[in-house]
Amino acid sequence: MSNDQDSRQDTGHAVPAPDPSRTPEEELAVEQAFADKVYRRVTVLRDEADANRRSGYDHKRATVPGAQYERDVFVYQAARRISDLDSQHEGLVFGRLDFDDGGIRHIGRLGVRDEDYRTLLIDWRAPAAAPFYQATAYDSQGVARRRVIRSFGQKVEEISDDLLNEDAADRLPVIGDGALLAALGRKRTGRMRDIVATIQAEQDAAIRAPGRGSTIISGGPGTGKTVVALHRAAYLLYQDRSRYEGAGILIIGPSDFFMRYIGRVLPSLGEETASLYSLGDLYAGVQATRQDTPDAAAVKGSPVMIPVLKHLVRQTPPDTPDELRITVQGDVFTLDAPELAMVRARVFEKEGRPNHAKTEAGRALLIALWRKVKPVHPDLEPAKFSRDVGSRGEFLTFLDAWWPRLEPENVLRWAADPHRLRSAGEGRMKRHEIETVAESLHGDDWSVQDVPLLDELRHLLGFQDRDRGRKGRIKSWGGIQELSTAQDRYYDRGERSLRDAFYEDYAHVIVDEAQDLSPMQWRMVGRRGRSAGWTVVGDQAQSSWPRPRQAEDGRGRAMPRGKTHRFHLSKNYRNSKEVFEYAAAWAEPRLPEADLPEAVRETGIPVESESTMGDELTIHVAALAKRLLGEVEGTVGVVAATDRHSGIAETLPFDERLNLVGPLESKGLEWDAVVAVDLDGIERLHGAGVAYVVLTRATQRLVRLDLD
Ligand SMILES: Nc1ncnc2c1ncn2[C@@H]1O[C@H](COP(=O)(O)OP(=O)(O)OP(=O)(O)O)[C@@H](O)[C@H]1O
Repeated sequence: MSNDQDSRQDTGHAVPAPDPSRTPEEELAVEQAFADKVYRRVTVLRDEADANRRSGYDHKRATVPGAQYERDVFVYQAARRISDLDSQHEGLVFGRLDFDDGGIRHIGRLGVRDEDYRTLLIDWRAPAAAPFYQATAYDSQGVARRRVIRSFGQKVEEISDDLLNEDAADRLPVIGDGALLAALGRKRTGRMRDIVATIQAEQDAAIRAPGRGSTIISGGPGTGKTVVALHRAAYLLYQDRSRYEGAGILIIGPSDFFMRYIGRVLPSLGEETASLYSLGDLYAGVQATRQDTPDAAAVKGSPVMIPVLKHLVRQTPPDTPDELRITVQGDVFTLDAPELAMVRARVFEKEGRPNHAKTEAGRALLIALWRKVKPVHPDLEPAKFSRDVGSRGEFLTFLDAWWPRLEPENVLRWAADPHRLRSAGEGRMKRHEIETVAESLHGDDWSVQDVPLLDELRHLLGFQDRDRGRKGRIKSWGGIQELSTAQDRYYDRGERSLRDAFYEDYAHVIVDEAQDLSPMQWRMVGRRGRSAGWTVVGDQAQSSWPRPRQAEDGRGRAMPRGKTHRFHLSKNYRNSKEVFEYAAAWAEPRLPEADLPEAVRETGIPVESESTMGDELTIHVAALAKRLLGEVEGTVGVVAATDRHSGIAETLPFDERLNLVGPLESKGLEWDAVVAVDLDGIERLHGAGVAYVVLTRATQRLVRLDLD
């Protein structure tokens, strides 16, 4: 038996022995017959799971103690099975390994056994499937031939073989060519696809890294960092389901647009339970998509905001009463504004979080009053005074108004007032920074950069445990934290994320486009994974954050200490060689430390460069977009600074394949053809890193449109 080959994993019993005299059509028929067998078996399993689920529901009516728990476990297992089988229907069987010793393994999107409990299909994440991704001609791991099987629905359409042991050539026919290049050349649809059938060895190593500790995956544009991170989530869920499904996996990406783009990958791998959030969504109740100006973003993301916010929460809330008047035995006693300010400061010496300090505030007011009352009424008992005054309606009404419950949203809006912000930022922020930040907080929506500030304020203000994002929805049973019941989870999939944005006990946190997180964003993300394992993927050269060292420090503080595993991806699978060589030549003088991968695919189509007068820009963009829609089968992206969008949008043709996006929004995305509008302007506004992102989004055609 070759290396870890294990007869229980062999699928040779379900296919005829290899025969070198078979034609390619006959080979296709062999794989089709095998796939049909797997689908038939899946149908039987599905019916069984369905019957189990129904009997599980009947069980619900039982009133025996413990029946509810049993029912849930039962329904949960049956529902999971159905869910897996439904989602895996497309191209269920995608790989086959023929070993030197004659063993055969079929690899698929999930594991399936036949009625005699013999293996029919091995889950791609199982150790037995690893050689499918890791074996090479130099280190064949006992594999003689690797076969990638491409299907459309249940129909096997194409086979692509790779002979790893030349000596097996007379035994094993080799047909088709390059599954990887075929996959890369396919049109883009606006939704990222999974790559289970063509994961490359260096990617596979990162996917299968241990879940605990930190995994850092670096690599230049298009090297598969995002897609690898998503497959890693699926791998972790498979490998330790109770841990990762129980406490959850959080996946963070830069924008809502991006989250929608990657949103189908995990479901297509049969995994629905990871929580996907964009950076603008991590504060429950706010869905920010607007980006601040680079100047405002740089201040709001910097750690200087921590002391500023701490100061802000201690300020006197606006519209609070500035005098307390109380009558005691016919005499009127008052606390005026400066005295009230002193009382407020004293309260904060005892309890820093205002929303936890109301009782303390009441006590401090009574003490301050008592100091005035005592000399006038020396016979009055302090306890009687406190009881009497402290229970009066007028006192309690004052306390409610003077020490209101504060919401992060209200406190952050205070900072729109430059006087308040100046007092909080004194000695920490420069004058122009105060003005820029105050100005950015006018308006009635929130920016992506406001979200970590709201999250920080939530912690500084203090919140009740019941607000901690659980809302009583997640409870624990059988060592697994679950949504209220299994069927809620599998049959009511209306929710986009399974866990509330405030949930903080994730077992694993995956951060994509990590080079862009500001220190304040790292704090927000860090709170959600204090004892989690982490996977961080990014490319420093593509960063839009101006102070990389500060961000690195923020990242170091966010992630718990522990073992770090590092992986580097070296091949660009997105851009054609022509597009990437152009982008790399542009980047080299501007971003000398850029990590430049090797693009694996040539198209023969050079990058085009055109120029236009300012007043003809929109017409020119529209004409280019129209032309490119005719030239590529898939998607076209127009990337332009957002202040040009309204003009451009008016003249662009309407087509579902066409997107108009800002440079920051384009992060992580790709189109078959891209028009980069006024690249120099993008570089001036956002920096070279973002302009480099724009140049590396096209899979086939890139047109630069500059201003004369
Ligand atoms: N092994 C593979 N097989 C097929 N396609 C792949 C493979 N690896 C990557 N790709 C494809 O290459 C493209 C780029 O991948 P991805 O977006 O994950 O790269 P990235 O490193 O995150 O890029 P960037 O940093 O530029 O945003 C995607 O279309 C992805 O599906």
